[in-house]
Amino acid sequence: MSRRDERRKRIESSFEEFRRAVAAALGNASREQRQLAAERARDMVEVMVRGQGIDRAKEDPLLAEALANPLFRQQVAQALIDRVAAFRDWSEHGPDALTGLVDAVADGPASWPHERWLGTPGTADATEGVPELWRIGTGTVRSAPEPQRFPVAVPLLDHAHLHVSSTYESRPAAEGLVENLLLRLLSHFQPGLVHVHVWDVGQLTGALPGLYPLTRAGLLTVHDPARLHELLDELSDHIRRVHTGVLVEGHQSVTAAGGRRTEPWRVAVLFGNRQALREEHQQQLQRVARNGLAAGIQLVVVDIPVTVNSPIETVTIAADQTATCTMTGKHVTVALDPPFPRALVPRACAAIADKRDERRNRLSTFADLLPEQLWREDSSAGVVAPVGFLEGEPVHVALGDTSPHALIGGPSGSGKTNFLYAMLGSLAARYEPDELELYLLDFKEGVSFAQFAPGRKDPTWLPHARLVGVNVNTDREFGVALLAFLADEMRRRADAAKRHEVTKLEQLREEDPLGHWPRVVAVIDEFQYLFGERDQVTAQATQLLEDVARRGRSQGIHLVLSSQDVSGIEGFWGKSAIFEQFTVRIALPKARRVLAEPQNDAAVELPRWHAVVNHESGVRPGNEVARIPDATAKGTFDKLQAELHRRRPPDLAEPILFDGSKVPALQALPDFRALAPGAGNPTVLLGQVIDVAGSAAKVRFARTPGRNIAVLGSLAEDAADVLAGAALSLARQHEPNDAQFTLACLAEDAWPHAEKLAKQLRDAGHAVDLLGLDGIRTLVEGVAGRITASITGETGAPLQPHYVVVYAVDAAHTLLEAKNPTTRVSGVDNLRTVLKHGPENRTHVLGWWRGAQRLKNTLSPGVYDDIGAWVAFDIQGKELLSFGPEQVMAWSPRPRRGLFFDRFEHSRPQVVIPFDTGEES
Ligand SMILES: Nc1ncnc2c1ncn2[C@@H]1O[C@H](COP(=O)(O)OP(=O)(O)OP(=O)(O)O)[C@@H](O)[C@H]1O
Repeated sequence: MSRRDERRKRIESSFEEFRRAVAAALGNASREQRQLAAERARDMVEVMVRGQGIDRAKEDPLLAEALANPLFRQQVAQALIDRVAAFRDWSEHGPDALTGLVDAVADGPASWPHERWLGTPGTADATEGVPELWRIGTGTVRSAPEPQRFPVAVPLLDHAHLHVSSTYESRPAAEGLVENLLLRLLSHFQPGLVHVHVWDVGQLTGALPGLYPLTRAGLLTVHDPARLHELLDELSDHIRRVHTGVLVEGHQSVTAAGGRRTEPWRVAVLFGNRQALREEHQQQLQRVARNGLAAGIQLVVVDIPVTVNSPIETVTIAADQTATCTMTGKHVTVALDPPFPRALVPRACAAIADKRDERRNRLSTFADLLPEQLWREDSSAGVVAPVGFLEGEPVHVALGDTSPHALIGGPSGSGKTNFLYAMLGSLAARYEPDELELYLLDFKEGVSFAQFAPGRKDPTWLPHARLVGVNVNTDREFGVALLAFLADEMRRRADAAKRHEVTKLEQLREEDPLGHWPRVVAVIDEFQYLFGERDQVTAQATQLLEDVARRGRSQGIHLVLSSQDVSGIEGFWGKSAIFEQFTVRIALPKARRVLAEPQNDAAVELPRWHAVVNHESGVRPGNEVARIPDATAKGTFDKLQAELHRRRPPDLAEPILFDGSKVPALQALPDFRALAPGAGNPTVLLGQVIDVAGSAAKVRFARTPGRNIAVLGSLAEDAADVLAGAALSLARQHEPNDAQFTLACLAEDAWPHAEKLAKQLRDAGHAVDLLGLDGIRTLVEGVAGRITASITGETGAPLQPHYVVVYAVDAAHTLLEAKNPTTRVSGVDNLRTVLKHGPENRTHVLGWWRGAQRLKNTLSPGVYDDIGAWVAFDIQGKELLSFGPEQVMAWSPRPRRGLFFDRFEHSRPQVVIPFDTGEES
């Protein structure tokens, strides 16, 4: 080997060595680098897997390959273990809990498979509650380790609107979803409770063809694609009507407190094409969405971009037919239920339509007005009850803060009384007497309200009735008394509200839950009588009516006035302050002026036994026509009353009955029964005043001047009844022999009365002197003498109470005018002494004079103070002016009614009815 070769070899080998060394060095570095890279990759994989979830990561095509690499086995395994742990709670309980939940709040057709109900019309009337959720399909949680399935349901009706978005490919699925939901709704409730409106931007017919049989029963309305505004207008009108009519303030929706619907639900389905609606439609839709739920309007909007400011549930259906919804969130995939079988759907709808027609054609009766269970409703916010039916559906009357008072009109025989019976029965069946009190006044000649009070033939009475007034047509004062009572009650409530720092009855009831604050409904039939004359009564009634009508609303006091006489109403059209409060108008056939004429003439064409019920002061859009069932026939109201009477609380008092044709019995009067000896100055009862409590006209016999009583009038009977009532009430306040009674009868026709009274007083244990014309002179001389002796102090002891009852005082005038030859004092002088000084000495005269002038003749000229109280019968008002205030001028006498005035107590006179003092026992 040459040296050159050798050198080359050496060089080469040293290069080799170098290469090896370099290679060795390089190899180390790259191993380290590979290791580092592998670690880094595992970290990154972990971050990615944890970040998007192992389930998604495995489905991700980019990651899937990497995850298969054994290098990452441990990370994948750990992620899977962690996922199972994380989902354990959900996997063990979640799907079952959801299934249970849906079962609980969505029973029946709301969630069951269609085999169990499709084709059978529903029976639910919403009183037992409304399903909160409605099934749309089956859900799975995509990321869960084992894909468990659970039902998915969405809130509808009163809770939320529904918005469905689909793609071109999934639009049929959207339509299937909507149809299924509608069938669930329609089949759950009794036919008629759900009305469907369909609008499809693209087609007049075609959307939801399976539901078409519903059209003939009026349960489905298909709207013209070009006329969306008409549908939206209709819905807006409906919302407005419901708000003014049925939603008495505080009711959250169109359900009465017992849950029964007062309005059907209206489901409006709008199919769009993914393009925005015109601006004005969009705005109108937003308004309907905002206010619709409470008025029973449910929107189902498909493929229309909307933003609404109210609860709305969204279902989004992807092109691959899977869906997500806001109810379950983005992690749940919903497989929508397939559409119900094509053939069954129209058949089911036909069955619903038939059932609906059957209901509609059924002649609804009084019994149909009544709730299934009596006395379940709460009147805090108002009272509402059906009064009749329109095509089988109930039509309601509501009285509350927003519709406070009702006006009913219709000519004679048109059925007003029957309407009142229907309304009162329907109300009384729903609200217990603690929730609703009735004051019932009937000015009609006849006794149509007598039914409500206990009678001889029918001893039952309506437990809600606190007052029943019949035959009051001549006693218009009774109407005033009722209004005054209501005004007082209104003030009492306002005071209580003020104390609790609230303004309305509803709030007062909340603040004072134990208080007795029922709604008060006062009915005045033929109320025009009340305003029939230009007199004091009309003036008072007008003023009180205005007060109650204006301020009663917030205190839960409601007036229902009915009239056959148009003039009775016409007289008030000018008084807008009163009549604008009567927002509820009820017009029976041919009623005039009750509705807002001339625009609203609906009553003209009304068939027999129908009524227009209008909660909007009678303007046309508020009209609801109802057929009113017969509520006065035997077996209707009377039967209900018997049942309510049976259920009445045991301590409930009978209603006060004011019957203008009856004479009040003294012995039965609470004011008389309450009298007893030894209670201070005696009280004299002169008759019954016309008030709500049926109280007595009272005069107190204090020992002060003027405490004598005069009765003025030509008829012995009237006068004798007043004197007898007075004497017997005095007798009741004295022990036997404690007081002295002297009866002087100076007119022939009064003798039977005087003798009867004498006997009654003796029967009560009292000493009675009964004398005639021949004894009068001695009597007055004797009494005057005793009184004078007492005044001058000749007799030490105070005198015993002495009541001198004189029938026809004026008959003795000539006789008494003669003077005593020795003393030169006349009998008239003596009588004047008795009248003047008697009361201070416990001697009181109760006398009957047969005319005002005759009374004046007895008294000292121009000085009438000694008669402090009087009752006048057939004496014209102007003749009484000397004895009372100028209001007496208005008095026009009528049979068996007296005008009573007590100078000490009254600012104005009162009308009294003399008592029947009964037979002598
Ligand atoms: N809805 C109805 N269905 C059947 N019969 C009815 C109905 N409404 C009223 N009637 C009958 O018609 C008659 C007159 O009715 P109602 O007494 O209620 O009328 P009204 O307007 O009060 O008349 P009036 O003022 O003359 O008393 C009664 O015999 C009543 O039974």
